[in-house]
Amino acid sequence: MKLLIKGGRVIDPVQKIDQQLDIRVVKGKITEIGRNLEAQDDRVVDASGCIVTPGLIDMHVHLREPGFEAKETIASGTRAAAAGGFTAVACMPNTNPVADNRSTVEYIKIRARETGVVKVYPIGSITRGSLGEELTEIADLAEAGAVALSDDGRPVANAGLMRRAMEYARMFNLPVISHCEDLNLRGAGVMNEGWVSACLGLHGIPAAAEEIMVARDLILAELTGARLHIAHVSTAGSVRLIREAKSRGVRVTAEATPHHFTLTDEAVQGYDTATKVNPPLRTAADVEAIIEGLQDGTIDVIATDHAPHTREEKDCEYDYAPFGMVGLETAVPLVVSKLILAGKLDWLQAVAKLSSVPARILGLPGGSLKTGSPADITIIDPQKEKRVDVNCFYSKGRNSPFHGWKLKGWPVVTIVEGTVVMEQGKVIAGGGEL
Ligand SMILES: NC(=O)N[C@@H](CC(=O)O)C(=O)O
Ligand SMILES: [Zn+2]
Ligand SMILES: [Zn+2]
Repeated sequence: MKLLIKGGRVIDPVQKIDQQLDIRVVKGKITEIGRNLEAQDDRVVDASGCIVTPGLIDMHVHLREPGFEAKETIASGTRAAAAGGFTAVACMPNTNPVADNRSTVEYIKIRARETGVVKVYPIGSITRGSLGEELTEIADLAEAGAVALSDDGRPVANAGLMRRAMEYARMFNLPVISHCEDLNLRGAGVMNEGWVSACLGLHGIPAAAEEIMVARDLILAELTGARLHIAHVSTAGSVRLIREAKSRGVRVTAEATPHHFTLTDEAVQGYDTATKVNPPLRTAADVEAIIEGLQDGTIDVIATDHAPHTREEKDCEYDYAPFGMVGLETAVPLVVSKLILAGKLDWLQAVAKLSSVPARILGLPGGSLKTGSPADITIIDPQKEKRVDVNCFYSKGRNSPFHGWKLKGWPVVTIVEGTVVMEQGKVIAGGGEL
């Protein structure tokens, strides 16, 4: 299969390319990139008016398989990823069983090969069952192909254990992805603690619940020399702490989600349980600080924290709903509309945070359009305008607070190893039960 992607504006942060170029793909690899390439017997993909980027990589998703297949499966979650313009995802280990051992990690990889339409990189847990008591067999997880370690969904409350985890992770050069949350400070909280929570009569989660753990983990990263990655940064204080640690050379990277740079706690006002997420939606000042962090490089990555739940689970009082919202199918238009078209980030910055930087952090092959690299490519139409409709999602999750929003800048083609898996919003990969 040969492809010729013609006439697009090619953005490759690794090669510092931002210009109109054509890309030739042969046998799953990029073989040529240049001006006015001649079509031979290739299938021509017209990318005029569009942005052509390295295949986008989402380093924080919950695919829910094994164990929570009613929320999502590897088949449905990777179709959502393809629809959203992602060619690879790293999946969190809070499945059932938890991905805390070699066989579960291998199972996820096999299921991904059998039923997935994009690349899936499993993340192994830090502690057995993510219970925060005993370290996993980190060497075994690394050998099985885990690309990082995380107890996401829960903090590692014991600082001594987190220190040991970082020491082992360092030996295998694996990043430790930290879900920063002090559960005692969270208490019964269900949303950001502040004026809005007081008005709504809901228990609040203070910014300090996150910041205390960010500070602790930065100190432990400094102590151990391990690579630390802070998941879903939501507060101005966290951004400030990470910026300061980076300035001193601590090996830390950080991510922010589209919902945390787009929404504030005022979105909770209708008690829509789709707005219930951990960490919670914060204030306008926090949103501003997140965007500043994205601009100055304090926040390296944009990741969705795609966290699907069933309708039954979310269809209840705000207090009882599980935390989490889906994100794979709205991330690109939110980045384009809220950051790029809003003049906050340029294309090179945004694309780096969605491809080359997560690839570098996790040690993945993708993230660039260099000749010889696997042909994982995303094409985005920056002018395409569409209303978000959760009923059209490929994800089983319908828990999006963006339902009904009109957004600009949608992915129109997703290519994995030279195969077109999504075109004009339709996932066209075969096989695999949903
Ligand atoms: N983000 C969430 O609100 N929920 C995540 C867990 C997590 O990312 O901490 C989930 O697994 O549902
Ligand atoms: Zn988390
Ligand atoms: Zn998560």
